[in-house]
Amino acid sequence: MEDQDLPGVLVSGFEGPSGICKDHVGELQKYFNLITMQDLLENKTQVGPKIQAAYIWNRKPAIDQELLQSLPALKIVANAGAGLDHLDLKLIASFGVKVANTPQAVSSPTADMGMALLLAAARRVVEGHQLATSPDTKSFSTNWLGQEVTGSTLGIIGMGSIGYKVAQRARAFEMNILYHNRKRRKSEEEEAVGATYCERLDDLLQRSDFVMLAMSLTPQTQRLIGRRELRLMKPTAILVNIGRGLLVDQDALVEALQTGVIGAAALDVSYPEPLPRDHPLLKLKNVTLTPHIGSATHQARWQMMENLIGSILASLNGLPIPNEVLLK
Ligand SMILES: O=C(O)[C@H](O)CO
Repeated sequence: MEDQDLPGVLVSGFEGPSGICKDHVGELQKYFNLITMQDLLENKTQVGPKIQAAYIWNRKPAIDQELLQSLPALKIVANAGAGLDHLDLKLIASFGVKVANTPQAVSSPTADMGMALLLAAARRVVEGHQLATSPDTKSFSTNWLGQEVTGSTLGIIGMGSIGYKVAQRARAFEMNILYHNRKRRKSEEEEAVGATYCERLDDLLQRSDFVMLAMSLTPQTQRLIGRRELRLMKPTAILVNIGRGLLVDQDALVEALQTGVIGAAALDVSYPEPLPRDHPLLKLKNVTLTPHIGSATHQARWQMMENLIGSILASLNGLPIPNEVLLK
């Protein structure tokens, strides 16, 4: 088939931070005629009607009313990742367009990242690296201490597939596991990872040595962890966020870290991303920051692409769509 005969799929672009994964372009072009936002902007009337799917990578392109109006043949928005907070699901549905995402591909690598951050913050790995590589060997010391992970208590907020995978990993570290979730898990699932349900978030916060945020961002969870919640945590507690920056009131977090209300934070997410270079979080020794890389493994990213191809092809062929997101 000629490229032009393949279904048109909108992508943000091929280059730069908002482009799709470069290594994936060849594979995607086996199935689709990839049309970039630039192509669309330059030739809306000709190109718009050819686009049958939008391929959302790194939350781009943004799907708004104007874009939806310019894509009369659009059938599906296929989103890489699990989080959907950047998509207006109601608006998209109002155009008769379906949505799919890739939750399975991201849950293990994101849980791995949660444990990596937890361990790094507990054992001060980043500071340790700086000490060990410093030209000044006088500062090389074994005299500074971290927190023991084994036997400590981990409170997981959000026990979806990522939270549950964190619990599976934490069990191998002999941690006591508490969790808080909208819905309690089945007792056999709790038993399999040794997790105890905390109906009250406050209980979990008061009892945990580590608090891991693994829930999605919704109007209900926005700034769930604020000044009050931070004050309930132990002064030695470490907050790990692998969900979304906006789950936490960031100003309150800075204050809590500066004044010893909590011990440390390890964050894969923030708002905005990236943080301005003069942001106070960047200056704190008790903060470990990574640039939203929960799903950034070769394997996960490739699986995300394959899943998206599968969902787009199913939708274009009128078949049940794998990982379709249904409006609640
Ligand atoms: O939503 C997710 O799964 C991640 O943040 C994107 O990789």
